[in-house]
Order: sequence, then C-alpha cells, then structure tokens
Amino acid sequence: MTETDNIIEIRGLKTAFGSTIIHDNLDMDVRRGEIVGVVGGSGTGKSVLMKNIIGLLTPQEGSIRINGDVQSQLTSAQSFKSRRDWGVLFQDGALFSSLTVGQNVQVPLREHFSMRQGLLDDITTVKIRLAGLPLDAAMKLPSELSGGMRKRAALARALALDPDVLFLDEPTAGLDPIGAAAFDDLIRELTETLGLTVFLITHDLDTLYRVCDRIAVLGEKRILINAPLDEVINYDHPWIREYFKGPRARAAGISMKERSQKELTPQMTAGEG
Ligand SMILES: Nc1ncnc2c1ncn2[C@@H]1O[C@H](COP(=O)(O)OP(=O)(O)OP(=O)(O)O)[C@@H](O)[C@H]1O
Repeated sequence: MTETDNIIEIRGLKTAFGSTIIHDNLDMDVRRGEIVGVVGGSGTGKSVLMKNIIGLLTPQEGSIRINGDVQSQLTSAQSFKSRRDWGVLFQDGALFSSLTVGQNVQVPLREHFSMRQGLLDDITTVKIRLAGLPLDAAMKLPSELSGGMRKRAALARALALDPDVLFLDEPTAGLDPIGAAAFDDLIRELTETLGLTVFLITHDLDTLYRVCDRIAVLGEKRILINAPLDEVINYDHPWIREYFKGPRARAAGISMKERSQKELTPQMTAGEG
C-alpha cells in the first residue's frame, strides 16, 4: 500500500469543545475506492469527525490530508476548489425547503461554475436519475417527497459536482427496511460505477454487512480499529463485542448469510422451493 492509495489521511487529530475532548490523537486512513463504515456509540464524535474532514469544524491539533492536500495549509481559494472533491449527505438531508429538488441540485453547480441554464438542467437530470428518482421529482419541493425520496434528492445534490468522496451521515436512518436496503444497494452500485470513495456514518448493522469494505470503530476518543468486517467482529473490545455479537447483530449477520447463499445458488434455491 502506497501513500497515494489513501484518499483521506488523518493524523494526531484533537477536537475539543471547551474542556470536553471529543477526539484525542486520532489517526485514520480512508483508501481510494472503498466504502468505509464509521460506527461508534452515540456521542463518540462520528459526525464531528466528518465535519472536521469537510472543514465545517477546525480541530485543535493534527492534520487532515485529502487527495494529498493538508487542508489547514490551503489558501481560501484552494480550499473552495477542493470542496468540489466531495459531496455530503447530512443526517437530515439538509435540503433547502423553499427550493425544488432540481434547484437544490443546482446550488453547488451555481456556486462552483458559471454555466447556461440548459446545461444546468441537463446535469440536474442526470444526477436525479443517478439517485434513482423519477424525473418529475425535479419540480417538487422537498416537503412533497417521502423520506426515502428526500434522501435520494439529497444524494443527487451530493453527486452534483462529480465528487471523488461521498460523505453520508446516517443515510438509512428513518427509512423502512426495504427502503433502507434499496438505498444501500444504490450506494454500492454508485460506488462501483462512478469509482467513488464513501465515508459512511451509520448505526445500521444491515448497511455494514451489505455495503462496507471496511469498518472504522470510534471509541475512547480515537479509532479503535479500521478493518474488514470479519476482523472487526473478532476484535476484543467490550463495545465492539456488544455491538457485533448482540442479538440485532446476529440477525443482520444471519440475513446477510442467507442472502449471499441465495445469490450464489439461485437455481438450486428456486428448485428447492
Ligand atoms: N458545535 C458543537 N459544540 C459543542 N459540542 C458539540 C458540537 N457538536 C458536537 N458536539 C458534541 O460532541 C459530541 C460528539 O457529537 P457527534 O454529533 O459527533 O456524535 P455522534 O457520534 O455522531 O453521535 P450520534 O451517533 O448520536 O449521532 C457530543 O457530545 C456533542 O454534544
């Protein structure tokens, strides 16, 4: 593994709010092209970590390198340009409620480029379709969409600038299991098709089993382990044991096993039925 295989490198990160330390000497690598699932107990600082990476918060210490650039060393013009490298889907979608879905998708495009309306509309159409929405969704306000469709609209906006990295904060929270599974599959498909890297904060065990290449566990103010699922499951730490070996985890693991067996032997399964 060479340095350039890491699209994100975090070293010695310290984040504090007043006297409350959230991260202390935290290191983390995200490899190019992978989906890394970020898990950890509530309040361990997953969203704060994401906000540090995308520059919404400034850490007290440490460095964050994206695509080789140390973020704190960029000029404001370089920093503005580097924001094209990533797209973000916030926990609540964070769509502008008074703008249509199409106009929401166009916000980052207008911010970064000057282009004629026809081209803006064409790009918007592509992004909306990529996110799995019907075209007429472009004309609707976020309040006219279901929760699942709003997530997809936020995803379309996150994809607007053809990012290298997609940050997803709890993308399946609030979706029913079928909607969540469909969203998981969309993330996996987009990652493979567009060559994206995904930083995915989740509590959803099904998502971890279905889509993540590696899992980073946040605890004790640092990354406890950042490894493939099999390795993480067997890591000896009380929170990790509880999380990955509790009853909900077993259910998610079993359903994934059944699913992959069906995918491997479709004829046999059909014949048996
Ligand atoms: N702007 C802020 N000012 C002060 N404290 C903050 C701020 N943002 C976050 N915090 C605190 O930092 C801690 C970590 O918050 P964060 O939202 O990152 O947790 P999380 O791991 O994402 O939690 P959850 O899984 O519940 O969403 C929490 O105690 C939170 O209250």
